[in-house]
Amino acid sequence: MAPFGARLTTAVSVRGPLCAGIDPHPGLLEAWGLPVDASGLERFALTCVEAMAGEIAVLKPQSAFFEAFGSRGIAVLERVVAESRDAGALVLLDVKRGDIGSTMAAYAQAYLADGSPLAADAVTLSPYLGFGSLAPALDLADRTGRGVFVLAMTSNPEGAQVQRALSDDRTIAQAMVDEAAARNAGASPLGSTGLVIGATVGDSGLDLAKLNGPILAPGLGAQGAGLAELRTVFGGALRHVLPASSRDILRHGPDVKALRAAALRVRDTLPVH
Ligand SMILES: O=c1ccn([C@@H]2O[C@H](COP(=O)(O)O)[C@@H](O)[C@H]2O)c(=O)[nH]1
Repeated sequence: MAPFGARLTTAVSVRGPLCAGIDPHPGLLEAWGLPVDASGLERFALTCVEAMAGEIAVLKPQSAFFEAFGSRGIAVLERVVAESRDAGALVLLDVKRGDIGSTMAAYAQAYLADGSPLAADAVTLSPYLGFGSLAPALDLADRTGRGVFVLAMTSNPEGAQVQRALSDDRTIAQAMVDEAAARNAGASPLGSTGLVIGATVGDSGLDLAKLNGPILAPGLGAQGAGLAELRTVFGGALRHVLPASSRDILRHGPDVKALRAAALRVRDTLPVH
């Protein structure tokens, strides 16, 4: 498989930069008239796939909402990953994993190894056991043509306590940017080590000039960010940003056409890369 950074670049050039989340909140299942159980989860998630996987560049299932239903939820997640990819979308599985290196190797096998039932195109990772602890996942992603998005400055206000703290005259978040930039150096058209920087963070103080990798920007819609916030946060780096939105799109279901139209409306307001 070609490297994730190259596959993402192509997907965005064809389908636009939107990353649409599949977050089966219990309240959304109810709003769609579905039971809050594994059968409702399955109907919800596969409706999202039917509506969006043929049009949107990146779909981001939020693993927590599937895990909440145990093994049946995980089985639904496996179908979401496989059927989204079959329909041409890239799948970014939002799992935010992070652990000591030896355990990280097992998470890497689960999400980034060829042939694993939950293998996605990319996953989110948490570096707060140290960026270096993620090496087994970053290395396996490189070997299998997959990608990672490492949390740098998250969209929730509590993140600032850790991520804006100073260490050696730079913020912890900037340290994550610099680590990712080192992994991406020399990659063309784009490296496969991405970052998560919320669209809600305001003046981040981050220097993204050398990142050469994709940026997932959650916070569009339900968390209050719009185009103006994307411009403020990312400036010249906007061309590498995947703005992400979940609830603000999903509330337009369960009608497939209405859901698709909502996703396309959001996508078509975003700056073209
Ligand atoms: O910094 C972060 C990292 C991840 N997320 C995830 O994105 C979606 C946001 O959903 P909305 O409904 O659009 O608010 C959700 O899965 C989060 O876990 C984030 O919000 N911020």
